[in-house]
Amino acid sequence: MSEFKFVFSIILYSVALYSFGVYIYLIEYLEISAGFLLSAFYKLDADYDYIIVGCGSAGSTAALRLSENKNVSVLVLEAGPRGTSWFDIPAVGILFQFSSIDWQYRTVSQSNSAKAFKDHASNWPRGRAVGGTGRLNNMVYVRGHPSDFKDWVNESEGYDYDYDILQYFKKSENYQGARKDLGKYHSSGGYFIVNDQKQETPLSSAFLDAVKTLGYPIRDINGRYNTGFMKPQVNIKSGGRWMPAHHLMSVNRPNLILQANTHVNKVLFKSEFEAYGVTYKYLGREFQVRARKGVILSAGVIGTPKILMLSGIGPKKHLDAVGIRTKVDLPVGNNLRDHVTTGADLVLLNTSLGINPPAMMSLFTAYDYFIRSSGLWTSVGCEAIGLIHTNASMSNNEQPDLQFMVLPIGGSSDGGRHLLKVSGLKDLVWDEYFKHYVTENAISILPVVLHPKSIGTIRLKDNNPTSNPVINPNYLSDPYDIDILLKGIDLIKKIIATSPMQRLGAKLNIRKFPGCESLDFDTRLYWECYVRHVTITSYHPIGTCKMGDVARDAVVGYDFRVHGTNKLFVADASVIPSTLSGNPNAAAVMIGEKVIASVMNYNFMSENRCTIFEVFVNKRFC
Ligand SMILES: Cc1cc2nc3c(=O)[nH]c(=O)nc-3n(C[C@H](O)[C@H](O)[C@H](O)COP(=O)(O)OP(=O)(O)OC[C@H]3O[C@@H](n4cnc5c(N)ncnc54)[C@H](O)[C@@H]3O)c2cc1C
Repeated sequence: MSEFKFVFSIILYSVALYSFGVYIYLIEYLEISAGFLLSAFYKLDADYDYIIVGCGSAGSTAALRLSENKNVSVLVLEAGPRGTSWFDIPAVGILFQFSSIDWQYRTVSQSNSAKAFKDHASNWPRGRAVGGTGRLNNMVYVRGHPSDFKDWVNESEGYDYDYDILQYFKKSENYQGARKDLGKYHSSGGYFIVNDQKQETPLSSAFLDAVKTLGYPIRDINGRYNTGFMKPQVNIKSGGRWMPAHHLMSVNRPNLILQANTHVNKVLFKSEFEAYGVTYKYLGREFQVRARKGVILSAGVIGTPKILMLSGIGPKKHLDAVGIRTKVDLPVGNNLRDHVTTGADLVLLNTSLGINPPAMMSLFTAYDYFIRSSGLWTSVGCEAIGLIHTNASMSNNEQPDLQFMVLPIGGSSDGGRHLLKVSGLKDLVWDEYFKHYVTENAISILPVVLHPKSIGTIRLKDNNPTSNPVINPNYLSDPYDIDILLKGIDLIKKIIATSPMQRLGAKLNIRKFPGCESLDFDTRLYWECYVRHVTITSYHPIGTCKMGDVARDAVVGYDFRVHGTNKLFVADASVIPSTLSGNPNAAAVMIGEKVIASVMNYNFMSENRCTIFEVFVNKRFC
C-alpha cells in the first residue's frame, strides 16, 4: 500500500469520523426539535398498564412480548433517540463510542490495573438510544453454559435448564443462517435475528484450523455443547445490525407507545412500597405518568441501579450519605461483575488481511454494503470465538473459564484516530508502543476471564438524576483473574505456533510494554505487569440488581420483582446474579422474554402485596 494512499485515507477517515459525529448530533437535534414542534399537543395518557423504562436489549423484547396482548397497554420510555438506518452499519458501531448515543461512562481510578489508561480508569460505553447497548455492540451471539443459570431459580424448586432457560432463548431467537434443521436448540419465531457470520478474512479459518490442530472441537457453542470454537453467530439481517428494537419501531400496535428522548428520574411509590408510575424529563420539562399494573426497569446495568437508588431503594448507609431517604434497604449496586480481557495488538502477521483505512473508506466497500448487503462494512469485528476450560478435558462440556475473541485488527490499525482514543489510552503508551504498528498487520486475540472473582460496585455520585454514577469494577483485585489471563496468553503462544497461523506469518509482539521494561520478557512477572497495564473491559458488566433470595443479598426475586416492593420489576443485565460463560446480550434479550411470563403470572396474584417471607423476615407492613 503506498504511503500516499494510507495518509489520504487516514485524512478521509478523520473527516468521516467528524462528519459522522456531527450527523449523530443532527439526528438527535432533529428528533428533539420535532418533539418541540409537537410539544403544544404533547400529552401522554395519564395511565398505562405497564411502563417499561429503557428500550435496550431486554426492554424492547419485554415491550414487544407484553404488547402482543391487545388488552394490555404498554408505554416505553427511552432516554436516547430512535436513530436512522445509518446507525445500523455493523462496522461503524465503534464510531458511536463517545458520541451522543453513548452514556460515556468511566470507571474510577483502578488501584492496581488499567495502568496504560488515563487516570488508570476504564471507559465504559453504554448505548443511549432506542436499541440500547445493542446499538454499540459487536452483535456476537453467545448464550453461555447451562450451569451459569442455576442461581436463577429457587433452590427448593430444582433447576431444569430446558424449562427454566432454554425455552426463553428459543422463544427470542429468529435464526436465519444456513442451517436447515434447527433441532432442539435453535428456533425461528422470535424477535431477535441470529445469523451466520458472512464477512470474514483468512484469519477466521486459519485460527479455527489452528485450535483444531491443538485438539479443540469446532462446533456450535449455542447448541448441545457450550464449549469449543466457532465462527460467531451474529445479530445481522441483510448485512445490517438487527435488534428486537428494530422490530418494535416497525410494528404498528395501538397499545404500544414508544417515547424516545425521555429521561426517567425516579419511580413513584404509594405507601412507600407500591410502584404506581415514574417521573421523567422530556423537552426540558418534568412529567409524571402512572402504571396500573407495573413498572419494569430495563435501564441497564448502570441505569437501573441508579434509578432505584434515586427512588430510595438501595443500601441505606449510602443513601443517607447522598441525602436520599431509604424506602427499602437493599444491596442495589453491589455485585458488579465484568469480563476482563487483555492483549490488544499482541500478535503480528506478515500477511495483510485487507482491513485497513483505505479499504474501509473505499467506494467499492460502500457499494458492497448498500447494493449487495455484504463486504467490509458488514463485519462485526470478531472472526472467531472460543470457550474453553483451562483445566478440564473438552469432551465433558464443563462450564468454561476462558473465552477467546479473535479480531482481525489491532488497536493501532486506524492510525490512532479512534479505536484506542475511545479507550482512554495514555498518549505516552501510544507513542512508545502502539504507534509502531500503524502500518503493520497487528491483530488481537483476546483472552477473556469468564468468571472473574473481582467484584465491584455502582454508587450514586449525588442525588442529582443527571450525574453519572460512581463505577468501580475493582479489576484484577483477585489474583485468580490474573492467573486466567496468563493462561490465555500461554495458549495464544501455542496457537500462533501452529502451521495454519504460521502460514499467515503470525508472531508474538515482543516489544516490551511501557512500564514493564525492567522485567524479562515472557516471564510470569512480565506478563503480570503487562495485564495490570493492558486491563481492558469486554463491555460485559452484569449483576448490580442481583436476582435471588433476600438472604443471599439479592435485589430482585426469581420473579424479577424488587424485594420489599410491589408492582416494581427489573428486567435487564443487572439481574444476572453471576457471570455468564459468554457475551451477555443473548441473555439480556432472553430476560426480556422471561420477565413477561413472571409479570403476567404475578398480576394474577397481585392482591398479595408482600410475600409471607417479607412480612416476617423483612418485617414489612403490607
Ligand atoms: C462496545 C460493546 C460491544 C459489545 N459486544 C457484545 C457482543 O458482541 N455480544 C454480546 O452478547 N454483548 C455485547 N455487548 C454487551 C451487550 O450489548 C449488553 O450486555 C446488552 O445490550 C445489555 O442489555 P440491557 O437490556 O441490559 O441494557 P441496554 O441495552 O444498555 O439498555 C438500557 C436502555 O435503557 C436506557 N436508559 C438508561 N437510563 C435511562 C433513564 N434514566 N431513562 C430512560 N432510559 C434510560 C438506555 O439509554 C438504554 O437504551 C457489548 C457492549 C458494548 C458496549
